[in-house]
Amino acid sequence: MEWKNFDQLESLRLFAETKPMDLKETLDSAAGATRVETCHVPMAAGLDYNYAAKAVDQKILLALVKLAEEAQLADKYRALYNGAMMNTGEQRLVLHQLTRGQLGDDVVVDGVNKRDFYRKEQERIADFANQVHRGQISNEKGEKFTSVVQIGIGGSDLGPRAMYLALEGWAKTNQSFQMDAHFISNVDPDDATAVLSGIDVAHAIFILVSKSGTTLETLTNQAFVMDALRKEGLEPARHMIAVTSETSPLAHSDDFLTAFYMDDFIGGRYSSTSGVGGAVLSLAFGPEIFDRFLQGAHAEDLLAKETDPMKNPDMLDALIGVYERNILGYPSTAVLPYSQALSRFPAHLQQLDMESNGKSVNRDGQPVDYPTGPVIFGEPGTNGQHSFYQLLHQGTDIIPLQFVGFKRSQRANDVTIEGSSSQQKLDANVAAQIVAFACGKEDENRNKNFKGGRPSSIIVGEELTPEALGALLAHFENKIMFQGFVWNLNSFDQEGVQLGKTLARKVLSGQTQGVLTAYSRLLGL
Ligand SMILES: O=P(O)(O)OC[C@H]1O[C@](O)(CO)[C@@H](O)[C@@H]1O
Repeated sequence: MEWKNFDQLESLRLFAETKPMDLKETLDSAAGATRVETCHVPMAAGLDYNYAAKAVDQKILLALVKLAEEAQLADKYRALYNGAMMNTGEQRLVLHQLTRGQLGDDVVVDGVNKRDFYRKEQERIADFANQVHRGQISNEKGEKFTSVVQIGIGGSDLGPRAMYLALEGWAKTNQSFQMDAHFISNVDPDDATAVLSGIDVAHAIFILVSKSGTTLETLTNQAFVMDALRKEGLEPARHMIAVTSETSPLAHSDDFLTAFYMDDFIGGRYSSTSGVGGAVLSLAFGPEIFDRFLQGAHAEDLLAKETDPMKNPDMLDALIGVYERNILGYPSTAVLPYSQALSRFPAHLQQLDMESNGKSVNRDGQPVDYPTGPVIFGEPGTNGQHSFYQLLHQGTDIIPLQFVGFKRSQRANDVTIEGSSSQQKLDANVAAQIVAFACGKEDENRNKNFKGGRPSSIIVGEELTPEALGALLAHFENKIMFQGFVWNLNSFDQEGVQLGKTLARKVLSGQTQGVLTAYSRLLGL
């Protein structure tokens, strides 16, 4: 396998020979409707990736296929899931796909079959969750736990929180809901206070989630919660479990009722399908629902093995993103789910993408001289339409858009007003926005003129089920991985978060000087 920097790829010259596609002209023509019917690739769990409104024609797609071949994307994915050392910065394997299924060879580390290890932890979590639901594991008074609170930050919060919110409505409608989940992440004392004051602490079970077991915010919030439990006359160890790595300081501690394990081969932002997401989702919805979520993710991972990018939705999405970032020079991407259940999905993708590919050195630590990961932001539609879409439609930057939409709502409750249901109004807005962005509208009044030519793709599904959510999550994880391969990055470390942490520790221990002292004073420290 060859690891070349992006700017060394010979197939890049193909783009110099192609002229950009005129998106507005193409979609406005008779070919527009045909593109919507033909420019799509099936994903897992009934989802479909449609790229009709992307500015890519046959010539550009052909060049992207050549780029994928030269960058050996399929080979690199195969190497990753077969246990190659892909996290070069930290010298670690990258095995999050193994938490949801076997994709290739057995991966054995220090005599441990990793797939067996992840599955065993999932079974332990399932067993624990079932005992909690049956009241066999209870509070000091023998009463059932009625809510679960996850304490964690970054990947130990964003993914699990986004997944919980994504399935809460579905579970309530489908008689799968077991207990409310809440999340404490920020070290701001107002976060923990607000959550604790909104729950019945005596009937709450807390999950402390930290892979490293050293994260300042999480350990502070653990102490905050333990203090609150003691003040209620409750024994913290009867109310708290941990999800951590076996080597962390939290492992094998008496502070917890029990602990579930992951390992260093699961990156925090890739950990939703490990115990990090598994404990809270199994407690909230039951282990069977978590298992269905894993099945959806695994099915998408299998699709990502396809070597032809035109049949591989994750790879194709990645390649079109690279084209927009590096050839067309677009600096950011908006993620726009038309689904209230996906309200925190853009926040999760922000970490997933920006912590993975926000790098300016390659996988060998050498500086790179080309743009890498874009800025990611987003909000659910239609709320975003009444917020930042003005800039998306008429601003000076072109920002590629990633829509997600479903034909059916989750909660089976809707009302028809003026001839259409709310779900129909929601979906009408997605269709309208895609066309408005791509085709625009001419107006003599320049203030009302829409240039169009603003590209988007859409992932469409019937309904946001556990399987569809798993497939959606895995799609983006795989897309980001493929982009990292094209840019020759290590997408699995995050050294960029360390400096701020070190300086904050200095401030707290009074070891500041110069401008750091000045800013500390400014904040009343
Ligand atoms: O699970 P941990 O070890 O507490 O880490 C939490 C988060 O902190 C980070 O390391 C960044 O600060 C993330 O990558 C990670 O998801």
